[in-house]
Amino acid sequence: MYNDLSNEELFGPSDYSETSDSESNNEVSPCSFNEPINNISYTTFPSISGLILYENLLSHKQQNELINGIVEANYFDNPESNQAMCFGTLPSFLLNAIEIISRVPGLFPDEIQNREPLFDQACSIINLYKPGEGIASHVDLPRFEDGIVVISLLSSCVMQFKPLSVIEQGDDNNDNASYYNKFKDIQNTDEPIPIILRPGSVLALSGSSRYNWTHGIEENEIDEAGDEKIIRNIRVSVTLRKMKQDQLLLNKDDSNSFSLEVKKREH
Ligand SMILES: O=C(O)CCC(=O)C(=O)O
Ligand SMILES: [Fe+2]
Repeated sequence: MYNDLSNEELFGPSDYSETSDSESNNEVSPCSFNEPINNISYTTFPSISGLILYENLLSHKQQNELINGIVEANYFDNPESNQAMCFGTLPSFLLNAIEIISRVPGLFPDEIQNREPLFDQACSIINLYKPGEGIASHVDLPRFEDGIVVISLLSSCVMQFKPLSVIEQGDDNNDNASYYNKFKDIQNTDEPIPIILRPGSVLALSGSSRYNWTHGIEENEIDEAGDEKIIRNIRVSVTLRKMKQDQLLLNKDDSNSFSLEVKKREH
């Protein structure tokens, strides 16, 4: 799937320039599997409260392990499929990723950060994007708790954040299709805020960024953000979340075994 690409193309350069509309600290020190995580570089966005971008969080080795795990699991053997939802006890490459991300300090406010477990095994999603593919603007389903992360792998893209108006907020319709469809017709005159997601980065959403803003990726082969032009290549993302307790009980079957639903993204 990515044999022709160099390490730099696959995992990104080792240092990045800052984006506008953001506040960034300077220290960059990627974590490794067994070491404590120190001096992590992160960017916050003053207008989008609760959004934190950790660039370079995953080392090349960690990105490689995740990608190899995904490739070897053959989730996307069917060329029509681009979304894999994992249920039950997850494969070790995803558990490793959860373990690493869970150790990042300040990812979420304390009440989220200290919950156990931080992410459910039952609601990991792996998305595959071929060049030009995207995901419609949406707010993640209300059945998931606050505190979501998106890990980006292989290629960069721009994710657009758009604020929701008061009227659109607080709709708790839990049905998948109608929930996502309602964001399609929103006429939003506010300029979207573009955020560059590079390989190895982790985007954390909580509070307002999780509930009051939509996020989506446009169907572009080239993204432009500020002075930067990003030519999209194959991109893979891993979304980690926690299911609300009542939903977990509703969806619980009698085993902990791993199961998988692979399909074409509906939105
Ligand atoms: O692929 C991404 O970067 C975003 C995925 C996403 O928003 C989701 O799975 O809800
Ligand atoms: Fe999402």
